[in-house]
Amino acid sequence: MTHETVPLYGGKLSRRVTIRDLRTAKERGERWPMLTSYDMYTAEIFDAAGIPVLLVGDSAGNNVYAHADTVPVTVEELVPLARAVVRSTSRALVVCDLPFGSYQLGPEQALATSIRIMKETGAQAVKLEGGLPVVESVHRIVEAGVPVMAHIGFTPQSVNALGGYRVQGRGTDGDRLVEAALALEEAGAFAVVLEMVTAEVAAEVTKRLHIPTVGIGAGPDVDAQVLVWQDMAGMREDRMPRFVKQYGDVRGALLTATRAFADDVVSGTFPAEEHTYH
Ligand SMILES: Nc1nc(=O)c2c([nH]1)NC[C@@H]1CN(c3ccc(C(=O)N[C@@H](CCC(=O)O)C(=O)O)cc3)CN21
Ligand SMILES: CC(C)C(=O)C(=O)O
Repeated sequence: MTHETVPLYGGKLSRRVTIRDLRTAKERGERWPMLTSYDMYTAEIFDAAGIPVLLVGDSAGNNVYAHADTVPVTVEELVPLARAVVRSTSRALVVCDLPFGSYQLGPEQALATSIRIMKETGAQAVKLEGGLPVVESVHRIVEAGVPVMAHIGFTPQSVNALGGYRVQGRGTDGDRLVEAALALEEAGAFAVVLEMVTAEVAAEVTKRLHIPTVGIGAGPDVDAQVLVWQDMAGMREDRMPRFVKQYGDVRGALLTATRAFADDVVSGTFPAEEHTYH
């Protein structure tokens, strides 16, 4: 397969994005967008818009399954969502999260879960959270032929240990993050998510790594930016984290359509003649 030198975003790439394309993009100094997706229509839309990487995140916990956080999410819950996203895309590289409890037992479990997710979903990569404690697992998974996206900084699966939704990397914690990022790259990760870390630490990590950094609340000096789609598009209405920018009012649009439909039913305006069989 040829690897044309077209930009990752806005280019004419007509095949699925590969981890090699992401490495090349970093070499060319190209920034790229990433979004979560959990279903067919958002996947189709984001793929058509040219988003090069889609994440079937365990953020499905609080954005699909109505849990408070990502802790209760299972492999069984994530697999069908990832399968739908893969089936609905032809261009995006699809990454599927390893849920809490599906890899923390060690490299054997991490590899077994990764293989299961690759076989059952058709995703092109997996993502897992953590620094030095998961380095050996990342190495094992990558060795088996499964691309791994790492995720450090604020790691939501550890929210109970971290004491809430808190910015990471302040003070000496910054050195720990740089050390973890270097070790994850060395272990073979193809990219690393930096969540809620200071812009200064994120810039330092981005400069030191050869693999792309994907920021979420990590400031501007990273290689890519990811947001949960319901945050990006204005689908939800609770208080947003500081790092979110809403680019739409999908919730408002849906509310308006829903009320118009309901009003028409109540008034007898819908269905009209053109919606009726005789
Ligand atoms: N919809 C959604 N967006 C996300 O970004 C997201 C999820 N869900 N679920 C999984 C994790 C959890 N994340 C979160 C959740 C909450 C805050 C938050 O409340 N942040 C506040 C408070 C920070 C503080 O107390 O210092 C903020 O203003 O940033 C941040 C990240 C990021 N991820
Ligand atoms: C917020 C992103 C990075 C994530 O991990 C998720 O969606 O689960």
